[in-house]
Amino acid sequence: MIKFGTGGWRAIIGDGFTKENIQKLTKALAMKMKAEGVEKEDICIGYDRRFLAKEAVMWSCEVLAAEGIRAWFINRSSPTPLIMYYVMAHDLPYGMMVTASHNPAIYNGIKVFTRGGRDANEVQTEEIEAYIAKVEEEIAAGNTISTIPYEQAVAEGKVVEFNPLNEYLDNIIAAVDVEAIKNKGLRVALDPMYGVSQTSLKTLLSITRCELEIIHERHDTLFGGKLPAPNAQTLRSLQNYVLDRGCDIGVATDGDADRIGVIDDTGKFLHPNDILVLLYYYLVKYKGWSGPVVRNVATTHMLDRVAESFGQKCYEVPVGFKYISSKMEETDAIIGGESSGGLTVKGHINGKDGVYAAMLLVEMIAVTGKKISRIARDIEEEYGSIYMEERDYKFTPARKDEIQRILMVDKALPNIDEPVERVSYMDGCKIYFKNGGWIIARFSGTEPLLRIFCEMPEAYQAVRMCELFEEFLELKS
Ligand SMILES: O=P(O)(O)OC[C@H]1O[C@H](O)[C@H](O)[C@@H](O)[C@@H]1O
Repeated sequence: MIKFGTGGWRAIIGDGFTKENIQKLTKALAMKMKAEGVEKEDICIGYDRRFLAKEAVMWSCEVLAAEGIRAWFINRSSPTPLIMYYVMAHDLPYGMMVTASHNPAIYNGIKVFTRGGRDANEVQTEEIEAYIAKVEEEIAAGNTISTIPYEQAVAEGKVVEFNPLNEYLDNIIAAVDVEAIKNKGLRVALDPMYGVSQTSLKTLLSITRCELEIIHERHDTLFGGKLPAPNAQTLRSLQNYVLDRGCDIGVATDGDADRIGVIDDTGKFLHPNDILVLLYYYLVKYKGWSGPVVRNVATTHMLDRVAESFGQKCYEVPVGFKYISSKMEETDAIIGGESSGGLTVKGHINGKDGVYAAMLLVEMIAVTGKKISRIARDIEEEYGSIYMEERDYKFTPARKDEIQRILMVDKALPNIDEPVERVSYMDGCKIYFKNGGWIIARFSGTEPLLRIFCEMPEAYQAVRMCELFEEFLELKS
């Protein structure tokens, strides 16, 4: 069964991610485009460096060609934000990206983008799922999905191979203060995690005259045996590199380059929460921007504190960048992001972009003339600190139902000695404490995991609160 989650459809290669399912999903999208009368407006498709990603795009193109929908096929492995940018800039009704983002190497998947280069929202993905059900009925009735062989489709102009990378890069160059960066001779270490950011970031960092050191650059569909998700564990080599070479910053991007991970000048891993706080602070305090900020339910409330000090609001949305970008639009927010490592800034694309975020951080170092660790200390001195504990748990299907019932149906809570302000069920179960802390338990929409995140004034309080939930839900990490 093809089911869309927080960030598109993802499945294990050879299990759910098969030629048949890719064709079904494409046919369903083609039916949706026809029903909406946008089939003559074309579609843009890209892929990342995962196993079978390019082939998957070609299989999609064969279906689209047979449906009479022209596909603009970015025929080089590319960052997801490039496809989002192209869909937005050329006002296309849809875009598709073959990627499983930060998932393990055995996964692949498809993200669908709608007009404006936005992640397809739930209404859209439910519609695609409904069309998939229709396609399956037709197949069950003995019909097959029509295709035109790839080479023929290209020869007939039904598929156009192209590479709009320069256009995307020029857009970023126009948005960042290139001159300020050029004069600083910054030293940057880059870890694309075997994924797709190396060409874009290498170009941007060279144009801005940064000294560049790159690791994990080659194409490895197994991602060096690691998860292509930038976190404290996966960025150990980058950390050593930054320290050894005395870099100003170490930047890592996930498999499809929409998420960012950062190592500061002291070799410290910066949590995506810290990156968001730093950039919001920078945009307002140093660039003179003004406006609210948007975060998801599992992202630091330090943003609320900083926003309040600027006389602004911080808006909360469920997990999923589609919610972030639509709230940003609604509230005219200047930055929005998630603790999972995705962010975007007003005026850029309507989705997260690790490449752009990296350049903005490099700009921040150049414009402020301060090291990242120094700016982080300034923020801590002004706003204090809070601690976030994050835990993930595997579960059996039966346990999932049980946990879902306890939290979301019975709405039971453990015995908590911390005074509670309110409980929200916007996405999973989130308890807000009177001391400003909070805890959330929610099922991931991208991996078979239950996530528990807790933020408290002190680390021991967050750890204790997570343990309380573990006992209550009988979880084993
Ligand atoms: O916690 P999850 O549901 O797995 O989501 C974690 C992240 O996954 C993907 O990257 C989505 O694009 C993000 O919007 C989301 O924050």
